[in-house]
Amino acid sequence: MRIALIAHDEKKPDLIEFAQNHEARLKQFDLIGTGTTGKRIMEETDLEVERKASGPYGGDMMIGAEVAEGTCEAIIFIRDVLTAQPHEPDISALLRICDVHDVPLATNLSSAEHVIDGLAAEIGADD
Ligand SMILES: O=C(CO)COP(=O)(O)O
Repeated sequence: MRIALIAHDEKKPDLIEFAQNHEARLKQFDLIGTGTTGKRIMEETDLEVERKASGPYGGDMMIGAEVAEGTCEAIIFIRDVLTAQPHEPDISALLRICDVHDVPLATNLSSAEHVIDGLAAEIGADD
């Protein structure tokens, strides 16, 4: 199963901590991510992440394209909703395409915990 990890700059430490806490389980998924998020996760964990472009340069849209094609089956996207993002239309498009295709999408850490629990149970991945 292929899942995407994305975080805005202010939230990257939270997503990295999440990835460290769930490293054993996340290893059992095919991981993709936006450019800087993917780079940081690979630097700070033993996880491999297929990096798309950075968010402001189209990374959200590249992941959205995978959702539309059916190759990305869940997204954990820890958003910073207190900071204006130059690529807000791309972010909205990504959230929308997840709803169009009924793809699980966690946009905060509490829901990310539930999504990873559900996905891990689905594929029988242990912590
Ligand atoms: O901006 C982002 C998502 O909208 C994240 O992009 P980066 O991971 O490249 O910082």
